[in-house]
Amino acid sequence: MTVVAAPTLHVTKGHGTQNDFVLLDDRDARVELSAALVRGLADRRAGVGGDGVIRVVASEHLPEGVAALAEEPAAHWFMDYRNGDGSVAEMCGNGVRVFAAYLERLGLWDAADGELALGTRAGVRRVRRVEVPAGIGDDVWYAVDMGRWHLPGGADAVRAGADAEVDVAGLEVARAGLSVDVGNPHVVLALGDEDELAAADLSRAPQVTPVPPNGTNVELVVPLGEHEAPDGSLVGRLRMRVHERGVGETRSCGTGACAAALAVRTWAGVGAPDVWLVDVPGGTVRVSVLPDGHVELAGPAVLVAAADVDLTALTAGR
Ligand SMILES: N[C@@H](CCC[C@H](N)C(=O)O)C(=O)O
Repeated sequence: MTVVAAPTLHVTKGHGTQNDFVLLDDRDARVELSAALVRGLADRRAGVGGDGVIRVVASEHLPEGVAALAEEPAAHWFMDYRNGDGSVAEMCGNGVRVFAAYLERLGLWDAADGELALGTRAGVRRVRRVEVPAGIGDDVWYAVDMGRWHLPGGADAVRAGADAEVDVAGLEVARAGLSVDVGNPHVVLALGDEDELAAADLSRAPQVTPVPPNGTNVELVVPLGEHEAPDGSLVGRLRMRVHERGVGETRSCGTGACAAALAVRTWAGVGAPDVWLVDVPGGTVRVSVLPDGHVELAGPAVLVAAADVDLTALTAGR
C-alpha cells in the first residue's frame, strides 16, 4: 500500500499583548494564501486560531514589496498581513513586532546588527529591540516607527474634536468619534469612565456615520490621567477596548493604541504628553509621538508554538 502524505503547512503561533497571529515563512512566495486558507488558519475551533495571519515573503515577490524596496532598498522582507476574516489590511502594529521576533527566530534578522526595515502595505516600517519599561512584565520589547499619522477630518475635526458619530451596542446614546489614520483607518471615541467601557458590547460592530468607505477599526478609550517620568517628562495613560475591522473585538491593537493616544492628545491640546501608556485587555503598550510627524509603538512580542497544519483537514468543507 502506498501512503500519500497529506500536504502540510508549517506555521508558528505568536502574539503581541494577546493580539494573536498565525505566522507563515513563505519567503519564496510558494503558498497561494487565499482568503479561505486564511480563515481556516485563523479559525479558533477548526484551525490554529488567531486574529490574523502574517506571511513572511521576500519583498521582490509582491508588487507592494517592490514598492517598499523602491522606498528603502534594505526592506528585504515584506509583512503580508491578513485579518482573520480573510481580508487584506494595510498594517498591523502588534503584528510588526511579532513579525520581527519571527524573523529573529528564522535567523533572518539579528537585533544586535541594528534596526530592521520591513515592507508593509502602508509603507516601510523600522523596528529595534528596546528595554522593557519598569514594572511592565519581562517579555522582549520592540519599538516600531509607525510612520506618518494624520487626522483625515483635518482642521475642522481638530476644532470640533470629532468628525464621526458612533453607535456602540450597550451604550445608551451615540458618541462623537475622531478619525485617525496611522496607515490603516481608525475612529476613536472617549467614554466617561471604566463602567461605561465595560458596558460596551463589542460582539457587534459599532455603527459609524458617515460610513467609512473601506471600513474602520473602532477604539473606545478612557483617559486615566498623567504622571511624571523619572526624567521629569509627562506620561499619559489610558485604557482602551477595540473592535477591529475584519476580526471583531480583540485583546489589543497596536495601530489602535497609536490612534487612541493621538486622539486623546489632540483632545487635550497644547501641553499634552507625547508619551502614552495604553492599557488594553491583553497588556500594555507604549505610544510616543515623535517630533518628525511620526508615531512610535513599543511593546512585547512572543512566539508560543509551532505546528504542521494538515491542509486537507483544514480546508475540508470550506
Ligand atoms: N491588530 C492590528 C491591526 C490589524 C488590521 C486591522 N484589523 C485593519 O483591518 O485595519 C494592530 O495591532 O495594529
